[in-house]
Amino acid sequence: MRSPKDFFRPLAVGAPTPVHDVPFRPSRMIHFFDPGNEKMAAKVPSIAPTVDVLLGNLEDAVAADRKEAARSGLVKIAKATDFGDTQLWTRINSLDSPWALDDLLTLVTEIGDKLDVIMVPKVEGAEDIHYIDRLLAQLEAKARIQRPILVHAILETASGVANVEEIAGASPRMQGISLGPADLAASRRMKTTRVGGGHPGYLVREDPHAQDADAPRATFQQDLWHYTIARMVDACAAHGILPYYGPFGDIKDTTACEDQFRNAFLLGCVGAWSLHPVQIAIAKKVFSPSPADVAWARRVIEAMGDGTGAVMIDGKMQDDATYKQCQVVAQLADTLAARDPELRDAYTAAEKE
Ligand SMILES: CC(C)(COP(=O)(O)OP(=O)(O)OC[C@H]1O[C@@H](n2cnc3c(N)ncnc32)[C@H](O)[C@@H]1OP(=O)(O)O)[C@@H](O)C(=O)NCCC(=O)NCCSC(=O)C[C@](C)(O)C(=O)O
Ligand SMILES: [Mg+2]
Repeated sequence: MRSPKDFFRPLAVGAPTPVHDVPFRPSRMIHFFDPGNEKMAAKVPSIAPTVDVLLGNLEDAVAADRKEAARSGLVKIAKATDFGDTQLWTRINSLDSPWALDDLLTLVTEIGDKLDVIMVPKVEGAEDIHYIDRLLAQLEAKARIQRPILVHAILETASGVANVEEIAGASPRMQGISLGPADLAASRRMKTTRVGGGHPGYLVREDPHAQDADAPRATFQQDLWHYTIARMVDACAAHGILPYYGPFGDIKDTTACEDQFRNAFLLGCVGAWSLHPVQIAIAKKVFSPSPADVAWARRVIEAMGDGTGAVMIDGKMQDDATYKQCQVVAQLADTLAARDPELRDAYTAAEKE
């Protein structure tokens, strides 16, 4: 365990100084593409301005014989594209795979100055982050990178969930954590074969009716992911990093995708992954607070003055705690409005109503 005094020291001579605070840049959707897939890669320049984060995926969903094509494709795209304000991330292969080391060696030395975040799959505990942390410092020094590359862990093993707090706090590079519901389901031996979302068998049933024991009883589908998302959100918030819902695999079911994303948003997540272009607009809608909610939050903040005491607004009690809740919404709105002029205009119009 490093001494707290050493926590923010670079882990290699010549590596950039670690950040003290994770930059909160809009990341409502992390858009996945396969850099070795020519059709997808061709769409990158037009998709880039429409998303907050573009992620070149090298891990699962890229076939074993396409791994090198994906890696070199990402280098080519990163060098050739001006991403503007859009962040560029990558998901490397897992640390026990034959590709992870070359992924890091190639990407950091070739395009390290363009990469904001490296997503690491199947993180089991703090030791995985410590390994990446030191290696990245060595590679940053070698490539003379000026700002540290941040690290994002996927929560997709039972060990990872058991160790999520220590993962979140393992390094000042930790930017955030995403839920990986497919690998996590397999690791836990859950009996769902879906990528995220609910399951009709996971439910509660209302009690038998007093007058007619044979009458049909309503059932209510429950959220398989509630516990894990809530636990991940707490670990992230406690360590000042950002939680994300991951992928929703039923691309055609845009309604259920929106519901899953919204559950995560309401519980504290800042974004989700888009696997297909149709999911970009869903994430944008869900992870941007509504103009009505923002107008309400600003009203409460204004009425609360210095943020102490208690007042009534429209029959609802407001105090120091609701002031803080409203600040969460208003500050998120400010950050998103600075990037998204349409949203800024919608927030301004709602405040005037
Ligand atoms: C689902 C698939 C196969 C459907 O692909 P498709 O070609 O059948 O779909 P389509 O509707 O016919 O596509 C329409 C057009 O959009 C393009 N397109 C389609 N997708 C994208 C995209 N993402 N970015 C940019 N362009 C895209 C596609 O190439 C096509 O172009 P065209 O009109 O020129 O023919 C395809 O969308 C895809 O491969 N998406 C990415 C999948 C992926 O990255 N999976 C891994 C993340 S989830 C995961 O790993 C789990 C986790 C966390 O680890 C764990 O829970 O354990
Ligand atoms: Mg996975």
